[in-house]
Amino acid sequence: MIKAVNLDFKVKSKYLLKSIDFSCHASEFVAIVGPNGAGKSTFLSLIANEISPSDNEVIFKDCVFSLWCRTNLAQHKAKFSQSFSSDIPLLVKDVVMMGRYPYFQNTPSKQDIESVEQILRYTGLDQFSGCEYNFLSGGEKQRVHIARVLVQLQNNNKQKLLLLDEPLNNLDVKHQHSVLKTIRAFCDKGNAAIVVLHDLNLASEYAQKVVILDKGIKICQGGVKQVFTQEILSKVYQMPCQVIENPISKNPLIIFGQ
Ligand SMILES: Nc1ncnc2c1ncn2[C@@H]1O[C@H](COP(=O)(O)OP(=O)(O)OP(=O)(O)O)[C@@H](O)[C@H]1O
Repeated sequence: MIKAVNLDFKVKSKYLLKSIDFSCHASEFVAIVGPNGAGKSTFLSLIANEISPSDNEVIFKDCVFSLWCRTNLAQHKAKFSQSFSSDIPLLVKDVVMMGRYPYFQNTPSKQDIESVEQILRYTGLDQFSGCEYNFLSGGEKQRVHIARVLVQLQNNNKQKLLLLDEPLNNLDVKHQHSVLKTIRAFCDKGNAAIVVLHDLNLASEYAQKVVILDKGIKICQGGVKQVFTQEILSKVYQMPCQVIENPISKNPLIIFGQ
């Protein structure tokens, strides 16, 4: 679905990302992990077409980004980034409606309004629909933006791509799992998600593929059992760790500081 070969990104003469090969296929949930400053957000911005690589191009659905029509592209891929504050007193349903901007000119259609109502119910946010966005808690705001990107991709297109940069910030345990299950359900319908995560144990439970970045370089990519090893993680995070088998899921369970 999305492919990049030998991708570089530099600012002035400094490489923030160097020689990254990456691919993500339909139905895959890919976690991007690595220490602070590794280049995860920069990488996500590159494959979201927010910034352009210094060399080579990202190919999304067999076509380079530069050849996509912007409105059409917005109906095939959506990116979640952190919540914002607004000087205008927007309601929650108005913020979620922003996800429908690629679908209407001036006035939302009946279908846009229904899509927003449906996604608010699906994400358990219907109780906040008429509330002022600025008064929500950090975690609630975060969930509103997840609803916004989901509603952006509510259409009949196949193989859609969701990009999420640290979507679990500010969320309690229940909502962390709820968001990850929602992303997984999205992928199970033949779509794909690329998600920057700091919690390696949650990545281990939900992702099919993991990419580890460090200092702008891809250290490894593969299934969770392949990449979540004591040797790789203790070196990348510069912390001693143990990797054991989660007794319930059988996936790697990582314990740092041991
Ligand atoms: N526009 C820029 N100009 C110069 N340096 C930048 C720019 N954007 C990012 N960087 C640097 O690139 C590096 C990678 O940043 P990035 O935000 O991608 O890291 P990250 O892995 O997402 O980190 P974190 O886990 O802390 O969010 C950092 O050292 C950052 O300071």
